[in-house]
Amino acid sequence: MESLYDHAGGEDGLRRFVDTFYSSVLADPLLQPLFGAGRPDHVAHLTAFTAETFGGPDHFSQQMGGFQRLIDAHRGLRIDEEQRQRFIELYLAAADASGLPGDAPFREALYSHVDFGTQVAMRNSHARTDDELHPLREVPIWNWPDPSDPDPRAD
Ligand code: HEM
Repeated sequence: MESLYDHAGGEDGLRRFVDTFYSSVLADPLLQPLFGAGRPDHVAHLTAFTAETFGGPDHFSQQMGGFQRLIDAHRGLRIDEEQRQRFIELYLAAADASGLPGDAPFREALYSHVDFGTQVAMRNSHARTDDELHPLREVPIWNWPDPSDPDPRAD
């Protein structure tokens, strides 16, 4: 079966999407204070993370510091639920604006991915000790929706 990565247009499709998303984040009054002026490597890192989670190359884990770097990036940010919801809203709007496929199975996978990911990031952003971190320690591989398996993560 085609991977979510290929369905999204591979590296080019995902980079276009993340570029659109990051511009909207940096222009958003609720999220911009967390991101400051922005970082030049954010688009490359978020593109690589998304590619890997959607079944593409594993450059994020192999060359960009992997999941530990993601934990470190969010720690101490103290993300609140309103900011989490705004992140999801801008993510889905960027999917429309950048022309990611609009079919229902793909959009369901995209939504479950960003809903789960923002919960992990929010929890890690409040962790005072390592014990309070979300237990996830590696990039999760996301599946197409399967009505017989409510967990979209690969086994
Ligand atoms: C809950 C909402 C979230 C907020 C407010 C948030 C905020 C941030 C901030 C402020 C940074 C560091 C600054 C920067 O790189 O520009 C960052 C880094 C990052 N975030 Fe998030 N984040 C959220 C959720 C997510 C999710 C769901 C993902 C993945 C699906 C993600 C992936 C990343 C990546 C890949 C980096 C770059 C780490 C690196 O430099 O290698 N974030 N995030």
